[in-house]
Amino acid sequence: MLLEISELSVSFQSIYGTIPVLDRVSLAIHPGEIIGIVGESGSGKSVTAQSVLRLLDRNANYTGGSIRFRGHDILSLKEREIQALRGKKIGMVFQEPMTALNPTMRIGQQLANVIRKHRGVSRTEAERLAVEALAAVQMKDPEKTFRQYPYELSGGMRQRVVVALAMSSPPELLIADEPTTALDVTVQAEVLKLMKDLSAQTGTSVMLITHDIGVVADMCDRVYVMYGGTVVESGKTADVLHHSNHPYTRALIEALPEGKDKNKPLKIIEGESFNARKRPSGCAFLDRCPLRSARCHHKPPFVISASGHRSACWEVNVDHAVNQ
Ligand SMILES: Nc1ncnc2c1ncn2[C@@H]1O[C@H](COP(=O)(O)OP(=O)(O)OP(=O)(O)O)[C@@H](O)[C@H]1O
Repeated sequence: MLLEISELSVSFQSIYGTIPVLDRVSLAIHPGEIIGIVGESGSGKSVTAQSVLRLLDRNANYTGGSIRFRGHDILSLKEREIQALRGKKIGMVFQEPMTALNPTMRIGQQLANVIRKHRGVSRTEAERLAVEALAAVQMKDPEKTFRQYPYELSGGMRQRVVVALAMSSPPELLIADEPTTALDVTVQAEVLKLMKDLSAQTGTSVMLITHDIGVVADMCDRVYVMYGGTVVESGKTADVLHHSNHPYTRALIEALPEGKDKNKPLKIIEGESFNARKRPSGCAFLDRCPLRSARCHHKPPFVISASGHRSACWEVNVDHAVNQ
């Protein structure tokens, strides 16, 4: 196992007191695998990803559970040790490419600096590898891009440069948090395909965070559906998308414009979006769920099928139940 998050709980200290935002999140990534984390805004996707690199704000507390990367207990590593993982073993791509780029430095120089740091090669060799990395992310004229500044590139091109930076060691795990949300649709598809191809070539695993279940269908081997700081359903992408159990997963799929049944009208998920300050004691989706019943006031256990398809809903009907 490359990454194993087990029963992770996180809360934030705020003016309203302590707000629990992750409630016993478990998730695993095997080497070479692409997993998706999908859910609407505020469901805890970014907090989960940032926890892996201990990048959460100072007002965050890890209140339970563990994160193991290649067997290392991330939550008890020293700052120096976690810094050694960041970038080199675990790369990151965020929604806004400019957060990762220095606006005043030429692209090639930024890339060469990172390559030197991670691979310990000479400056000339790093520069050669930087041009190679730009070619690998399909820059039409890698030598020209090498000499350009970030402002001279389009959003899609900048995000390709960030992918090149993140993949330069290459890392064992790439965390991509809404990497294409800021890009237009055709460019989105190109950047996602690029990440998928690079993952296949290098064996880098990918944790892809998205609110778009359509992206998951195209990209991911397995998927975790999050709602209200909990994982409500997970499994192989085909199982979760074609045989979804949890009413929230079903609602996400029905809200897709290219949903299975084109004759059905698009649905919106009714009710107010989740508010971490008013977390129900039972199922997080309780207030919005069309299937809710009295027992949903108690936290539903995970039910797990033979293929590893897990769902936390009292209403689902699979092989057997295990306690969460
Ligand atoms: N620094 C912080 N202080 C207090 N609360 C926070 C902080 N960071 C995140 N949260 C809260 O944690 C919850 C989960 O946020 P998170 O960013 O993980 O959601 P998300 O699923 O990634 O959504 P989005 O797509 O909007 O980023 C939200 O309720 C958010 O308000």
